[in-house]
Amino acid sequence: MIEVIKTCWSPGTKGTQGALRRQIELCNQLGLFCTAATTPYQLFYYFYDFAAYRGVFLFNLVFITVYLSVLPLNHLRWHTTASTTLVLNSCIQLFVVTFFIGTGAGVSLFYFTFAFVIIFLYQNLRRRTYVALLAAIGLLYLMAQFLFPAEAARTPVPSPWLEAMYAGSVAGVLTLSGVLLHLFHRAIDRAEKELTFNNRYLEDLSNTDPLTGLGNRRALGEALNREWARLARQSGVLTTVMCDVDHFKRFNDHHGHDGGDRCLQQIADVLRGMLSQPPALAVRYGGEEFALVLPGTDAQQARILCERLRSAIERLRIPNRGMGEHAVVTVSIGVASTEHADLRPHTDDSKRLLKRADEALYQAKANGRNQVVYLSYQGLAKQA
Ligand SMILES: Nc1nc2c(ncn2[C@@H]2O[C@H](COP(=O)(O)OP(=O)(O)OP(=O)(O)O)[C@@H](O)[C@H]2O)c(=O)[nH]1
Repeated sequence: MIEVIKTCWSPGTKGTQGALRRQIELCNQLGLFCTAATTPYQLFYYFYDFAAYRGVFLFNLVFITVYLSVLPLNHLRWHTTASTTLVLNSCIQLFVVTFFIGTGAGVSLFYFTFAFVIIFLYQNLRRRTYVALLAAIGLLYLMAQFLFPAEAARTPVPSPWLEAMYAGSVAGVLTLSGVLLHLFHRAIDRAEKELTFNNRYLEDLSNTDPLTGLGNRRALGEALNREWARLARQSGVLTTVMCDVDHFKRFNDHHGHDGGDRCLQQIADVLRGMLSQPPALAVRYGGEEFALVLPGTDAQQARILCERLRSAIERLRIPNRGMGEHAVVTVSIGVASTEHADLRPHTDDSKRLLKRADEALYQAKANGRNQVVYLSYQGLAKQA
């Protein structure tokens, strides 16, 4: 049943999405709503005294036809024409109906509110144009009130029908006000969602290395500070790792910068594959250097993990012809860990832990590359 009702306001929505779809649906719904709202008045004019109300009845027939014409107009994808037709039709109807039956039945207030709601159909108007349109509709309403007071009506409506019509108009105004409120809410909701989405997108962008898709130095800083603060609060262990591609300059010289970029991407894929679970984090530290943050990973586990990492990269067998016919790309890795119990408040910080991993990396390079060297936060170097 609901599906059948929905098809009534579906003309023109096929193939459209999002804001445009909602805009077309609303336009169709308003056309149908105004037709339905005018119908009881038409029944009254017809059955009560057709001879007296023939003028307003016939005009209303034209207005109803025009309201319904928004369905084919939207179907033809003339969406702006459909919206404009609705606004103009309701404004003219406001004037004509008030001319015939006066302001007592409250119809001018109804069409005034209606025109207000329709303005929402124009999504891309400038603020000044919105204000001008609203002011024009307001002025029209005041003019109708002034020109056609109840006592000057051409074909006045007798009591108690006048009161019934007034109640109908008020019900219509309340319904339209509900629609207006709903539209406001939806617009605010949409703006909020867009803002949240854009903020998240910008934050992701500012934390991501564009070449490899890994985190960047900013993401590393944030993760390190967070994990360090956690370690200072509660028992646990934290490991940082620095990983540097060996003889990458020779690789670049021989395979070109683009080849170098592809090599870095392949290495990043290995890191990503091995550290898929947060809070472990792999970032591109800069150039051909990567860094890892491994919360909850102790020295022993870190050494095993880094050895697997080193050997996985070697097993990629990316040729480094700059270093000889059969040479392949390798990495040197420096590891440093610390525990909650070893921290000295006020003197230690996360940067020192990273520096310690860098010292371990330096030793791995000095010892001949393609190896893992571990340094405890305060202790001596050990080879894995
Ligand atoms: N393709 C590419 N190369 C880069 C990028 N960033 C830095 N490099 C290159 O990485 C190379 C780093 O060279 P070095 O710092 O001398 O180190 P290395 O040749 O790897 O020698 P060791 O680290 O001592 O083994 C330089 O040639 C840089 O141009 C990048 O984003 N893409």
